[in-house]
Amino acid sequence: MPRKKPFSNKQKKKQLQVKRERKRGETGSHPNSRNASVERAAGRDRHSDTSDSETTDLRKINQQPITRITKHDPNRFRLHFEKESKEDVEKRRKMAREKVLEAVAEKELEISIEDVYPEENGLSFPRRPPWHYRMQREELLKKEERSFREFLDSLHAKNPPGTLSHFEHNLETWRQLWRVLEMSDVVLLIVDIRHPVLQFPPSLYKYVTADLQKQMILVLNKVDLCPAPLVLAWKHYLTTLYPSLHCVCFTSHPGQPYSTILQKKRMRRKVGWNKAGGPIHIMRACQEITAGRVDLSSWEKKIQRDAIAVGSEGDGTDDGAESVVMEHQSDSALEMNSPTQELYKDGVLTLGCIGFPNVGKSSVLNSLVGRKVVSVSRTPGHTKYFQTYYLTPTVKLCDCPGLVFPSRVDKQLQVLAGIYPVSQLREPYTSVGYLCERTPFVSLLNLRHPSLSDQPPDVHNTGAEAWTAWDVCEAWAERRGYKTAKAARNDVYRAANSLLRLAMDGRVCLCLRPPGYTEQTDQWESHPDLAEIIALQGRKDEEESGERDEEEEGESSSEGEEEERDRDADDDDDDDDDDEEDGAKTEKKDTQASSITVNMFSVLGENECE
Ligand SMILES: Nc1nc2c(ncn2[C@@H]2O[C@H](COP(=O)(O)OP(=O)(O)OP(=O)(O)O)[C@@H](O)[C@H]2O)c(=O)[nH]1
Repeated sequence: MPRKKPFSNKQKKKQLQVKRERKRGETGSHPNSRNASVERAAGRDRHSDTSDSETTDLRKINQQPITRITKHDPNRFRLHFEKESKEDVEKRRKMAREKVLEAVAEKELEISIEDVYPEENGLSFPRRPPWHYRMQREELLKKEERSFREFLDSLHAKNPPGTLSHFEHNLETWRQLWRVLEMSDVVLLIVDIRHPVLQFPPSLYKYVTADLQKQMILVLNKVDLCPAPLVLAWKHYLTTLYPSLHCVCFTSHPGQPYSTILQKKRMRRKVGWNKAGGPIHIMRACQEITAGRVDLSSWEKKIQRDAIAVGSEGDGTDDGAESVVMEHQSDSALEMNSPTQELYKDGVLTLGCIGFPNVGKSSVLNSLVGRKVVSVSRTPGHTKYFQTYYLTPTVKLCDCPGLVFPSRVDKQLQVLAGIYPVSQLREPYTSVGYLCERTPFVSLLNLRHPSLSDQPPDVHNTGAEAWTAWDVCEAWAERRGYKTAKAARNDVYRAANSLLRLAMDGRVCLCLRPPGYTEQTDQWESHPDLAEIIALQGRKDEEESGERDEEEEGESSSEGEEEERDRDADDDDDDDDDDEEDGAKTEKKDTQASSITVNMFSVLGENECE
């Protein structure tokens, strides 16, 4: 077997530089552009982390733009998280090397909303302070900044250092939320079904439904990544706790099987945005909410047209696509427009898509439209400013940047949930450990313990090996041939990043459960609504999956492998994965949908290293 050629840091650096320059539309080199690892090291001395690598113009955390507001301010719309102390990072690194991983009990996968957002901790979010038209713009900005600082002070007063998870410190992004909430008639809160309570801040629900007196539709997204009984259980849990919610299930990528094997090479194929499961349910929820006050018949017809197009062509395009007009692509969160007090102004229903980074807001929007109108990326924080689109003449959609609300969830889980940009992590190993303690990782990843590295290849794990998170990364680096460029040692950092991205993409699937699920599994497995969820997930039967495998195998190219390596090397650029998917091969052995252990993806094929 030929040894994989390491992808050198120099190559990586060059590639990154080109990408960034292209993104900025600038020419000429930037003396301060550095590769990710150098950036990380330098970043230790800074006061805040940021989602992007070029940080030469980094504003300090909480230091919001005041006077120099320009469209080209590179930090204006970025995710800003509070930097962790060097000691904390070092402590975790040490733990990853030393702590032997122990499988956690199934019961520990249960998580309640109170665990994440305990009421007594005042985990709210920044609100726009009262304002009126006579105020000067500068005056308003100052007031907002003061209010934001007060919000942070009060939050920190109730939550000792180290107890809060990462949350958004960029006031600009909160301003985008305020604008979207002001202009929306109905709020679509989008969450990832694998861990919906992480992304459901009760304070937001209360604000929208009680203070703003608006309706909220909770979109349980990515249901293709979760066993159907668990989808039902989460839906039941959330609607019981929050009765005013309209709850719908959704997937932009139906037909993905639970059990897959990681494709040998990354494939490119067009995502059929008009194949999503769930637009009709969102439309019905809107019909119920508007109760005839908005004419939604054009939306209904559009959905019917899409269904016919998909049915007849398999990859149909929407005849009415040209009717979708981009109305406004704006960075004008600071506009002093009136909060839309009047619902359904001019007979138009405005739907605001909000949610945490990476939950699939842009994908939901594209799926509703039936084609790509906004770009999609697996890098959290991709959407930087809100954008509005007419779905039909009477339905307007508004896509908001992802927002991380303050919570008390484990930071490791935040990383796995895609909330923190993996490429910016200074310590990815404990997140790998968190994942491994909750998944049968050795069999799943087909790992060989590093202590066997000097043994002949036919010597296998005995099952008694003690694994640390570091060992897992080491073994994965070995398995994938990730080597450092200079010494050709196993590139453990890259392996850790690769594992975390597998988790985020749902290829190693960790689904949390609502309280009581373990005892009630039987009830959910035989629930009468199960068939509806399975239909929405669009699961293919074995025969169909097999056919698709062959097609995709045939499409593989050496470019794909290179691409996979590039993405492993760095995902901090705003890559658009709209037209890119892993051509996942279906494992023939179907699994029992409800068991957590069988929802794990077997990510390596037997022949992968051939
Ligand atoms: N399996 C699966 N993946 C999805 C689905 N929807 C979105 N994704 C993936 O999730 C990632 C994030 O999707 P986006 O639509 O960019 O998410 P977003 O919430 O707009 O992200 P931000 O721009 O960070 O706020 C992408 O890699 C998508 O391909 C889905 O229904 N199923």
